[in-house]
Amino acid sequence: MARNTEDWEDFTVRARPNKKGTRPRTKDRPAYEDALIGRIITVDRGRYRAILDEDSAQERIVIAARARELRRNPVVPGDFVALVGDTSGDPDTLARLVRIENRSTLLRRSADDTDPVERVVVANVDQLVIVVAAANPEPRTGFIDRAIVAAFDAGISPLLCITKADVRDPEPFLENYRHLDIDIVVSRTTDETATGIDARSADGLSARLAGTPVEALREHLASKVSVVIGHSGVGKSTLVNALTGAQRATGNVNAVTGRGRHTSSSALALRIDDAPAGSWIIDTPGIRSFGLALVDPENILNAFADLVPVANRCARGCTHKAAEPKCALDAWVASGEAGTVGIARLESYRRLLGQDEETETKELGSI
Ligand SMILES: Nc1nc2c(ncn2[C@@H]2O[C@H](COP(=O)(O)OP(=O)(O)OP(=O)(O)O)[C@@H](O)[C@H]2O)c(=O)[nH]1
Ligand SMILES: [Zn+2]
Repeated sequence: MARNTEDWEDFTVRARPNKKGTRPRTKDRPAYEDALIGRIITVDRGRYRAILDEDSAQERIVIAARARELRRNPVVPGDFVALVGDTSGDPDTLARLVRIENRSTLLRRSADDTDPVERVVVANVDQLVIVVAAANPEPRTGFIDRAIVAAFDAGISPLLCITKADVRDPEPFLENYRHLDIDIVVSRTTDETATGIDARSADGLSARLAGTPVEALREHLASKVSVVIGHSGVGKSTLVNALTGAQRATGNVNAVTGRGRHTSSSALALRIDDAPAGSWIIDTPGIRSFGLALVDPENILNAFADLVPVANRCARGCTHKAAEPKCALDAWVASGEAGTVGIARLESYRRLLGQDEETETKELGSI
């Protein structure tokens, strides 16, 4: 029997997201054929800012409210969403966000290692930029390792960025990561007379960053969507400003919030200056670490790529924890093959496995 239009309307209103996925089946949403697809750049108190017709003359920012049928599905920066209603972007207009498009990646975290509640951080990012300072604040392998695990689990490439190399030589610390297949950028300030990039940090203090590392970073970010995380004070906003400052200064749509400083706790996507279309960086205030309650233990090991070949020598079912009597990782250390770096890497790995909870708590407590 053919449905009449009224039935369709009714069916659409009652449509519930498919349990198997966040996206309703195609036949449940014929009413949204005219929807426009936009990229979410920030979320603030139930209002979603999306960029529409990106990189065209019609490019505009649209503010949207979520439709009820999205239920509690989180919408995050980086998401592509379907918008209906008033999508003009004119002042005081509000579009309706009716659908989240399929995501290529989803970066999630739990608040801590035992909390199974998932928090979605960002969607569709290609790269996770982990920012730590060489000193002030002290760099911590725990933070980096957790971030690498979270990235690995989400299918996102990690990139390590060490700042403040002018304060302390980061190479001894970087020993832990130099042998891995992970890109590393070392940033520093330069003196007043040298060529550098003036980048005012959020606290108003100005750091003149050496140009070469910033340019190297810009190249790593080209044509990708990256998300940047780091503790307070590491120089994250100084770097982000160096990469996106011109866009803000020229009043381009990247100055989306209309605020001098991005004070909300929500992540914010910014377009990178002097980079190809589609190069975005998502700044994440407030994300200081990643609980790993949602991560498969197998993926914790996989994120320690240097330990995988050794762990492959273990008997089937070995958990690789310190209590395992015959873990090949212990033999590797005992034989001297691991070296000091190997010992540190095994300790880092086992900390994340939850072996040494007291140390882990101390470490988390001090960040
Ligand atoms: N010596 C030195 N100082 C730097 C460098 N990068 C940033 N700073 C300074 O470090 C301080 C903190 O930088 P921010 O960019 O505000 O740090 P943040 O990580 O964004 O910190 P929050 O805003 O608290 O999240 C500022 O005074 C910067 O000028 C660097 O490479 N070397
Ligand atoms: Zn083992």
